[in-house]
Amino acid sequence: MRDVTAKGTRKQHAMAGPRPVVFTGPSGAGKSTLLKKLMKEYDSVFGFSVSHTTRNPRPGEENGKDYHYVTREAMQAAIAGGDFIESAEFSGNIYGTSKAAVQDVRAKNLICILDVDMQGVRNIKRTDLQPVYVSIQPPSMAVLEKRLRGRKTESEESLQKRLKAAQVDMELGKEPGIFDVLIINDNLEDAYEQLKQALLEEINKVKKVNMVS
Ligand SMILES: Nc1ncnc2c1ncn2[C@@H]1O[C@H](COP(=O)(O)OP(=O)(O)OP(=O)(O)O)[C@@H](O)[C@H]1O
Ligand SMILES: Nc1nc2c(ncn2[C@@H]2O[C@H](COP(=O)(O)O)[C@@H](O)[C@H]2O)c(=O)[nH]1
Repeated sequence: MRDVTAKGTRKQHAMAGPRPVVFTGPSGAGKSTLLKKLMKEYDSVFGFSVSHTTRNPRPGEENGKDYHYVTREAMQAAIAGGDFIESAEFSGNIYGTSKAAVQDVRAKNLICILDVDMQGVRNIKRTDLQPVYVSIQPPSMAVLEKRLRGRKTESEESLQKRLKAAQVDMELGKEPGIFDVLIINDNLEDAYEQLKQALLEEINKVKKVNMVS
């Protein structure tokens, strides 16, 4: 992972500690699958920024681990109160990254992983977080639809909204200079290897620092 901006100049990080990593990509592209693998293999290196959402938990999801599940009213009040770095309406629900979620991970000197949609990326680019931006893309829309249907988590209405958002995001994501790393998640193991390679330098740095401290 190179610490170089699009213009090739070195940037001073706004906060001490390792650079966060922002994962984005269409719903169903495989972001959670890949980042869960990464956090399992490197549990002492990465920490997940637990977002807030107004959507209902899926079977197997845990409050405080996968998301903080809140009402729309509570979320809107917290956003208005300035508790969030970014927030967005996606597929009929609000999602957002609280300042506390990122701070909790950074306080442990871990690489903070964020999983956000494209609106989140645009909003984070206006902050001083200065993360590495990783785009996870499916090999095609047809594969994306198959994966989303196969996951069996969405109603037909939610699925159609997600596919529509995916089309828009895939177009926006083609703009040069938005992402530091672009991975096409076709074969899972190949995609995971590419992800590890892209982050290896930073992983080793954190391992070294956390071993001696
Ligand atoms: N390379 C792959 N090959 C086949 N299936 C995959 C692959 N990667 C992920 N999947 C499957 O595709 C589905 C969607 O993956 P996942 O939930 O990780 O996507 P996501 O990008 O996190 O979606 P969302 O943004 O909605 O949370 C899951 O059922 C997952 O098991
Ligand atoms: N802008 C933000 N987007 C987020 C956040 N947390 C998750 N997400 C994105 O929402 C969609 C749908 O997620 P799902 O869990 O309902 O499938 C996906 O693209 C996530 O990346 C957030 O805090 N901010």
